Amino acid sequence: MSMIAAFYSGKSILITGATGFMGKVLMEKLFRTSPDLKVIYILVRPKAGQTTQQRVFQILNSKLFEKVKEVCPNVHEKIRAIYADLNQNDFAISKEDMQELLSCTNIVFHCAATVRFDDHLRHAVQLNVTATQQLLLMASQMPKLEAFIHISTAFSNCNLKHIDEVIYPCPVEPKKIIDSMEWLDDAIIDEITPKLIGDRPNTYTYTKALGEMVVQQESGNLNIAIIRPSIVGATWQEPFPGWVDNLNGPSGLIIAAGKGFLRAIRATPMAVADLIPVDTVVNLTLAVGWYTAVHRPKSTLIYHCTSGNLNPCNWGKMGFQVLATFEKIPFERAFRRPYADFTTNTITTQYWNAVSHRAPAIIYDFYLRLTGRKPRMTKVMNRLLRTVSMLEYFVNRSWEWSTYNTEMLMSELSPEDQRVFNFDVRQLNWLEYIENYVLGVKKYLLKEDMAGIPEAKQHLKRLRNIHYLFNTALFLIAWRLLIARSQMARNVWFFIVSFCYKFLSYFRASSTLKV
Ligand SMILES: CCCCCCCCCCCCCCCCCCCCCCCC(=O)SCCNC(=O)CCNC(=O)[C@H](O)C(C)(C)COP(=O)(O)OP(=O)(O)OC[C@H]1O[C@@H](n2cnc3c(N)ncnc32)[C@H](O)[C@@H]1OP(=O)(O)O
Ligand SMILES: NC(=O)C1=CN([C@@H]2O[C@H](COP(=O)(O)OP(=O)(O)OC[C@H]3O[C@@H](n4cnc5c(N)ncnc54)[C@H](OP(=O)(O)O)[C@@H]3O)[C@@H](O)[C@H]2O)C=CC1
Repeated sequence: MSMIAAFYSGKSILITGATGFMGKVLMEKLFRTSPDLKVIYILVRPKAGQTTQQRVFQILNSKLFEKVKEVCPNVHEKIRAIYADLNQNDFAISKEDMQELLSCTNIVFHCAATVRFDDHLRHAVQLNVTATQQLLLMASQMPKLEAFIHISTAFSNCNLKHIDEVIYPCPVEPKKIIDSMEWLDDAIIDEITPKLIGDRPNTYTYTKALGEMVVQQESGNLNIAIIRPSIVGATWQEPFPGWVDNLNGPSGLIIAAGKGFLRAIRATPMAVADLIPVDTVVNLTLAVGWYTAVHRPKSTLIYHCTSGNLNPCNWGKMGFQVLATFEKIPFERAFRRPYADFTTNTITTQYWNAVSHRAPAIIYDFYLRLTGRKPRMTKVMNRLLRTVSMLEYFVNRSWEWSTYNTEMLMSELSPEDQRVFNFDVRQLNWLEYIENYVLGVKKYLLKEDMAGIPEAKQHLKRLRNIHYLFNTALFLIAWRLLIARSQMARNVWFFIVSFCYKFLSYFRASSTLKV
């Protein structure tokens, strides 16, 4: 019997960010392994024209939850969606709901965050710092609370090269930042943002670091742990391989490369690609919840959920395997044939961006105009290149994260728990994982059917022929122009033609003699 699964039975669990990528997988695993849990409270806001109830209904009826329904048929009754907006005071939770949350919650998993790199500092602070502070305040009023698990990121200290499982202070106190966001106007915040984030690349990593400081400062008597995952990718094993539902991390780039939009990137092939499957993060999170509640460590423990030091893979190998998978399982209606060039040189990057990205987009838009349609490819390409430029920071550096606490926890688990809540990334076979990841992107993000693979392959063949034709035509035009303008080019041309003519005459003469 799994001790961790048994621990969650009968418990009331509060999850923030349950509608997000990680939150959904966390809920799924909890219901599947501990169907006897009492209730999962989730803080949800209405979004994209859907009410909170409609959003929950959609999640529970998705492919991800198919197995859950078999083991926990009354899952609908065990999930309690509470209307909440983490940007509002008291999260805009009603008095009755707040009362219930405060009096019943046993465990809190705080996953909600803004993960956008370009978010305005005010918004990023509100969600990643102030909301964390408010949630801790709520937690301190929960008499039955056994553990509070905060999800941070391994990149909260990406300004350092070696990162230990400790909280590193930021120069300006989070409380001062929170206060200043209340009275500073947007223009001044824009001006001071670069100074505040310092050598971090964006507001996301900075505010996640501030969030950790808040957790440390406001922990009081709470039993708290912090988990720092690196780049979270598709599921490795559970509930099935390759599940993914958003474009964050490499997923968007896999689509862009598979559809032939992105053919070169400024990336260091030997840099460590510190990806971690989302189910591995969730298994560690649940194990940490159990350990924190049962063993009550004296201080706040931080757990790195990373792959680089235990089972490293680099971006070169990852890109190669992604491309190899496109050969077997191509995406439908590609713009160009998938191809990947990794370059570390800024000038080469600009060359590739002009020749391989912008020029084909302009040509395609010209074709759309000619055929009476609205041009759109240049706009798409510009947005993609902007996205890629924001991710470049992470694919041109390597970090070392120590994993003592994570390894300690692994050794504390029973063999059964090590199996059911496996977070031993040493067992991950990267080639298999990446292949399933690409397949998952095709199935769950692009919603493409496997039956379309032969047609997709045919389409790629047509693109290859168009590519050869286009290059030959381009070469002939260039050569014709050169001949028209340069005497030397003409001489070279006549030399080649007369050489070929002589060679053919000699060949014909010698074969006639033999007869
Ligand atoms: C030759 C090249 C490739 C060859 C091989 C194949 C690739 C395989 C692997 C090798 C390549 C390298 C992969 C690099 C991945 C590195 C990621 C590192 C991130 C680590 C950070 C830390 C981890 C965390 O803690 S947090 C989680 C990570 N957070 C994110 O990833 C958020 C990033 N996204 C954003 O911040 C925004 O979306 C932003 C700023 C990038 C764009 O914002 P914008 O306002 O322009 O609009 P959006 O509506 O958000 O999107 C616009 C447009 O872009 C598409 N898109 C969004 N995200 C991505 C993405 N990650 N990749 C690609 N495309 C993306 C989105 O769909 C929109 O498309 P439209 O068509 O315009 O609708
Ligand atoms: N994905 C990754 O690569 C990594 C993620 N992390 C961390 O993991 C955690 C989960 O990330 P992930 O699941 O990928 O992120 P998602 O963007 O998929 O999910 C974010 C969640 O936060 C919720 N949320 C955002 N704003 C509000 C708000 N104002 N009120 C209520 N809920 C809100 C979202 O709700 P809604 O659906 O309504 O928008 C969503 O449920 C985050 O803390 C992130 O920092 C750490 C390392 C890597």
